[in-house]
Amino acid sequence: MIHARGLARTFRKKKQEVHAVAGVDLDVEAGEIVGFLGPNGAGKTTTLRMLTTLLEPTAGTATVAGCDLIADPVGVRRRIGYVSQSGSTAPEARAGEEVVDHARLYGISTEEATARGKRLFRELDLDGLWERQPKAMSGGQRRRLDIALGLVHVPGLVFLDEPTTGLDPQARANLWQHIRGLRAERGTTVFLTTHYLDEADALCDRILVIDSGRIVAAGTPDQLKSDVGGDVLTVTAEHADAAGQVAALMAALPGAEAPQVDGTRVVGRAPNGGAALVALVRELDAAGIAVAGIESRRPSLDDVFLGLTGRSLRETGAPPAVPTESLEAAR
Ligand SMILES: Nc1ncnc2c1ncn2[C@@H]1O[C@H](COP(=O)(O)OP(=O)(O)OP(=O)(O)O)[C@@H](O)[C@H]1O
Repeated sequence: MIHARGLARTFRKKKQEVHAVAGVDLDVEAGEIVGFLGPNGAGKTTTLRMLTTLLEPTAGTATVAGCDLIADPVGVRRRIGYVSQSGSTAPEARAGEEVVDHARLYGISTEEATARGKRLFRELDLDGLWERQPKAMSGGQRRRLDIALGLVHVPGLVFLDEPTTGLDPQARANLWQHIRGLRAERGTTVFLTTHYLDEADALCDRILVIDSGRIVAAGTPDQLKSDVGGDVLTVTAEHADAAGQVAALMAALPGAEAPQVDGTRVVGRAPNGGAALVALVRELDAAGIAVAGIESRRPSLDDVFLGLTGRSLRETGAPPAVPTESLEAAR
């Protein structure tokens, strides 16, 4: 459904070249839900804008929904849906009218478009807002209207740029359900960017991680997690001056990697976390080190991200999921 080779885009900014996307190869098969993860400025939006014909690549080739990106951009546009980060609703139009007009651009009858639009409004929790102007909606409601616009013509391939940023947990869960439903009922292929690791984990069949304009990892969430190698061990010492000793004991476990110390907290990785934990408790006890907490857990996607990019996605400015009420209050 998407096949890109060496896709690149360089921007010139004050005589300096910014290699926003530096040669990306990617393949997305029909019916897949693929998540594009990366820190701020990694090149996610630039890649999406190239694949949706909004931005010309400086190099590389791609076919999208069966059409050549460079030779047949109109063909690509007819076959895809795109929900941008900034949204595309006209503030003065009536929400329902806009959704119907959008579907009619794709040759869908008014009757059919109204039925699809009303179903989307129900599913995206926009009931009662058909006649409302977007300028009189909350940020979360506008976001869901953007998504209805991107989906109403039932494209075979849909690109969603951070679709759930700013949505409350209930609206996010509804949208995930809707995306899964699209795939189950119509075989829709979905390519989405997200800052939320739980979203990528729960929704995506496959994840591509991009950093500094290059794809640094690709696989199912489970594959990526098992590539991290080992379970994550965390020990919180009662006193910070014992943390070095805890780290030394952790490092001595079979197959362990060098742990990191942060105040009283020591975090490391070792294969077979359960057995490693038991051995570590014995060692700590024998050394007389007082411990406030100890745990072993399976690696998360954040651990994957940290291992690949040296940064935690949580530290790279991922926006928190904001309840709709607070967005409304902030307006
Ligand atoms: N029009 C532009 N002119 C100059 N530089 C740009 C332009 N658009 C993007 N860039 C730069 O290209 C890089 C990639 O930006 P991009 O928006 O693709 O990242 P992103 O991964 O989508 O980030 P975010 O998660 O913040 O949306 C950044 O360094 C950005 O500053």
